[in-house]
Amino acid sequence: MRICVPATSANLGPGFDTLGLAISLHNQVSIKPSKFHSVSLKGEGANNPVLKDNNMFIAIFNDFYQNLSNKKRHFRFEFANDIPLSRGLGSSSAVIVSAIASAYAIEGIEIDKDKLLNLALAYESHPDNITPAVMGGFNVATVQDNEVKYIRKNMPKTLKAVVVIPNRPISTQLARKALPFKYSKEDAVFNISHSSLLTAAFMSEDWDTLKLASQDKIHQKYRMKQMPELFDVQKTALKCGALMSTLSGSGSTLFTICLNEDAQRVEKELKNKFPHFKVLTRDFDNDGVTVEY
Ligand SMILES: Nc1ncnc2c1ncn2[C@@H]1O[C@H](COP(=O)(O)OP(=O)(O)O)[C@@H](O)[C@H]1O
Ligand SMILES: N[C@@H](CCOP(=O)(O)O)C(=O)O
Repeated sequence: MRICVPATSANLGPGFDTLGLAISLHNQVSIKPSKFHSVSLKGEGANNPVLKDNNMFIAIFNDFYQNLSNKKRHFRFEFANDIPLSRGLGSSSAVIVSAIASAYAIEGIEIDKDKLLNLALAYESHPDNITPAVMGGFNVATVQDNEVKYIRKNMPKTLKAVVVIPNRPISTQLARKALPFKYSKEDAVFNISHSSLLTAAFMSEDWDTLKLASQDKIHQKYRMKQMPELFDVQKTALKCGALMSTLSGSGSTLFTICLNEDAQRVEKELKNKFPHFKVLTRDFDNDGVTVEY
């Protein structure tokens, strides 16, 4: 059985804890019954011993498996990870969502995606990564009475994501603590209006509005100050014709949307100017988490 889950970029500028979309960059795990518990890791995190011995995926999987099954079984877990850890591409959401989906799938119990999303919410309280990780596409999400309420839309094939991934990780938990405790009414109104306009632009495919609408006053500048080169990455991407360029989640990745015909040029320019960062161009993912038996 194989589970595949996409990376996600949350906030999209002003939509703090609300907006997010899925990118075709995936973690895969294949799980087989086995005589002993064993783990193999390829790709991102492969050199991190903590991921082998104290793996968040296995802890969540076991929580659910023990509740769902009355058998005691051991498994072999084979992870192939393309989502970098703590870079703002939703690696923790990917782990949470795929671990829950795996526990249900290995027991042959069908789980609908809305239920999966609400179970994932217990592990990550902001819904902007878990929603696109489960559903794929562009998502607007909020939480009410412990349930995620969301509206989604497929991302078109005419757009690409160009991501610039620094080699320095940023923990989401710490990056959240670094934000101001209070905001002015002006900043709050600025973000409400821009986030609303950005949502309308995605829903109506008005790509020319993305650049203006993706401005933010709530989190980006506070976080990007920790790595000031990111301002330069953002400026370069926009100057080369990107439709928008924002801090991905809590960073450190800078996420850019381009028309297909501009993506190669933007990627080349970013690679030339920031050779010490990893630059990738990807399609968007409209499937969310998938299970293959
Ligand atoms: N492939 C993985 N396997 C196990 N745990 C993971 C994996 N990817 C991420 N994690 C866990 O999630 C944490 C990173 O989450 P977070 O700081 O929210 O960053 P991100 O922006 O990537 O979601 C890691 O420190 C690790 O505990
Ligand atoms: N809204 C959250 C999003 C965190 O995304 P991640 O990919 O960095 O985990 C925040 O900005 O804290």
